[in-house]
Amino acid sequence: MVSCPLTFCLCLHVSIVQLPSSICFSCFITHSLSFWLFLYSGVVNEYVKQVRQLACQLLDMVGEGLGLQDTRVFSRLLQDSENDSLVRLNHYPPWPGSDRAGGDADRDPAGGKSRDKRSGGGRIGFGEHSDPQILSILRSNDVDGLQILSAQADDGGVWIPVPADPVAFYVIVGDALQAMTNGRLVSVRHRAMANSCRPRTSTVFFGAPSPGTRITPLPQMIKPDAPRRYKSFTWAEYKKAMYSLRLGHNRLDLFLADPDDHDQESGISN
Ligand SMILES: O=C(O)CCC(=O)C(=O)O
Ligand SMILES: [Fe+2]
Repeated sequence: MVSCPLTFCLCLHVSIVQLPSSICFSCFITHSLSFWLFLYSGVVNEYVKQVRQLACQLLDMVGEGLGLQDTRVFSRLLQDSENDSLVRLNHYPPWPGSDRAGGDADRDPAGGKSRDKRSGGGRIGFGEHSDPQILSILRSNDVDGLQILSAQADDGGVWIPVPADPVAFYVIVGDALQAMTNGRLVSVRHRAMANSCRPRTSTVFFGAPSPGTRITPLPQMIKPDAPRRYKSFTWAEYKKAMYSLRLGHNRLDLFLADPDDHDQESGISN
């Protein structure tokens, strides 16, 4: 068995309450890291505040772009005092030889047919997945590693490397936004590869609604040529389904609407 090249992955709950009282250690964390967080809690709080604001502005632009009357319908969910947003710090130490073919990237993590023959192999740091939340804002150091899966073709898609830019924010649509827009916006499948000689670090803000928020396609997104694609579910129900599945599974498939189910209520509520 090969050990995972992701050395640490730390999740912080970042609802409106401030650090350090809101810290939720959902993953293994060393004492030095918790001390570091305590020391820098002011900086972390400020970062979270700013990045949440950025996410909200982007979501308002999405609302505008979709022609919604209530353009703040998505961003309000991130501003709810009970919102379930997270920040995750990922660290991938160098993994010599990870740019050689024949690494674990040549295997499909979900156990199906291999779709990675054109990725050049390599060592996976964070396996293929889509982010479950509404919107993710990712920032990394200058070490490459992020890859996105091109739109599903018959051959299962192609992995496209996204060059690292330490002064850029990467915006990733999450499953919840895909459901609310009835599939108009698609949550991209992505993964992170280990670099052969330099460590990669990434910090991701995941904007999520409160656990009780009902996620359902907006009525404006349902049209004769775009029938309802998803059932209505709460964020808590979605998380429960997520934890029961493997990382690489397409969880939204569990919530596909029945073709003749026209009378489910639409619209987000909490
Ligand atoms: O580290 C990266 O570039 C990707 C991390 C990621 O996808 C995640 O934390 O959900
Ligand atoms: Fe992700």
